[in-house]
Amino acid sequence: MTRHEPKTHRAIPNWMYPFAAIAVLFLVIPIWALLWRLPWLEIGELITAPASIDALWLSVWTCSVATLLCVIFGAPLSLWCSREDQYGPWQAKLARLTRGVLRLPMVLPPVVAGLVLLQTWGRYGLLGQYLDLFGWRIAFTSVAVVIAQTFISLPFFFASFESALRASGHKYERQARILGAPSNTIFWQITMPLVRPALASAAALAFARALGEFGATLTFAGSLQGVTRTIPLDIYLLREDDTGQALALSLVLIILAIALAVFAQFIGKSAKWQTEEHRDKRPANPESDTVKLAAQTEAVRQLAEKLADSKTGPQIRVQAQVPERKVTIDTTFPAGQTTALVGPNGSGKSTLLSVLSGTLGYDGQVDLGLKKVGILEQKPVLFPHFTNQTNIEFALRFSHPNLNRAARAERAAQALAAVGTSHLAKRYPSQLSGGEKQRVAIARLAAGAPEIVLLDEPLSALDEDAAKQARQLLKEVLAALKATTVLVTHHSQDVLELAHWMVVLKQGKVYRRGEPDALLGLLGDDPQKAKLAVVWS
Ligand SMILES: Nc1ncnc2c1ncn2[C@@H]1O[C@H](COP(=O)(O)OP(=O)(O)OP(=O)(O)O)[C@@H](O)[C@H]1O
Repeated sequence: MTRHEPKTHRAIPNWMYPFAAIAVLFLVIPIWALLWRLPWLEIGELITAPASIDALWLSVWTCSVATLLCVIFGAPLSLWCSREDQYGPWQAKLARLTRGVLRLPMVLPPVVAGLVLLQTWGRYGLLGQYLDLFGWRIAFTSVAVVIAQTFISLPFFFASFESALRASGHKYERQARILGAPSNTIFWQITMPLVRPALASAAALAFARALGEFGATLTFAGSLQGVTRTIPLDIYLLREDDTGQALALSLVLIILAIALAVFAQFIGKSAKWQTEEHRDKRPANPESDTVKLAAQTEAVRQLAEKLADSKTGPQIRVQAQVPERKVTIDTTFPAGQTTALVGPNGSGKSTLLSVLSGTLGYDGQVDLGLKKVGILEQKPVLFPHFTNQTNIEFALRFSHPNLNRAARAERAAQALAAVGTSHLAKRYPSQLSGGEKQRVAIARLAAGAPEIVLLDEPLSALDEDAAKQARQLLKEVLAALKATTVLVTHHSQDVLELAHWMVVLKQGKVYRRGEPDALLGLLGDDPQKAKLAVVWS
């Protein structure tokens, strides 16, 4: 049988292959040359020579300390800079400036870096002169080696970790904040597990850079065996007198670099929730798509009984302005009812929802009291490193702090059962279909029994059948919760089935408000099929 490769394999023009091959040879041939010239028979003896052992040990411990310092100081700084879009204009500018300045040492020649450090920490340096008063001398000691390595590798750590953090965004942290998690919990249980692979590869990069550090170390710390002579300095000194030993130490450096690369790869892939293999093992799941609506409705009713603590939501009064988005809203959302918030693209619906969820700054007044808020978005934000059951238990820790671990587990299981997803409890979100994810998110919303619910086009990403089922589920859950709900939607079907009240936005202002029946009457005889746009045109 003839095999046909996917088209992407031919996406690169043929003339590019020789260039790519030259790049590979250019990098690989020198390593081959080193291996070829190595005195393999004496290698053990050369590596275990006292001077080599001293240099090796010094490099390993100084680089480890330098990497640790990069992580301890560089990680908080990277996190702070990467969240620039959450700050006000001044703090955002400062974060951008810091990012620019911190990258400078990357282009500073290492010898210049050594001189700069000498001017700072040397006996007569800016800071060194004061340390000298206490008899502390840093230059030309092992501490100087660590400082030089940290100075050189910190910008590399920062550049790698900060850009990974910016690329990954902060939607999970935002979701955790909406669920009521305190910042320490968010940091340790959401941010850290999610950024662990990026942190490991940034740390590996910092270690590798520190390991190869030469110019700054020689200028600032000198080259004293066992004190400041690291492997690169030793190789440099040996290169003419004892080429064999220099080559043997170079091999050690190469092996260490390869070990670091493998370690970073391993850490990056070791998270169970991330592995492709884990994803592929997902068994077929016909059950979830055929949940009987009647049984589901009954289950949601039973859950509603459990949610006896859910009080009727409050009336929400909004008088808010977001001048930078030209949005000025003055309206009321009736207590315990669902209000459909509709309007053309860019009319301010998401902006208003962000104001209500407390994730966007505004001028004016929005009175939510200290009510519990639940949110459901078009693409449900489930924490990828928690199983579906744990996702719900995590939310319950903050919505119901009085429940113990066992009670949380029981309630989470009930919520999953109510939406027909008990069989998905132990899976990770990455193993679910879009409709299943939305069900689990609805279960989390229901379990938290919020008094205010914000729904941002929750059914738009689902196909017709899944949307129909999820709509029915939402209807039951909202009725059980008695929450004050704001539903952003573009579909008349959602308004017809879920809403008691309707607010129409246009160009950042309230254009119309009223009973859905009255406003949807504008859509003609068959409002289900008509486009909502008629309401604001
Ligand atoms: N991150 C942002 N920064 C600056 N302006 C924004 C941002 N997001 C939206 N805007 C602007 O704010 C106004 C309201 O946008 P918003 O996203 O609230 O509208 P929307 O009604 O939710 O639109 P859609 O139906 O397309 O989601 C628009 O003029 C938009 O260009």
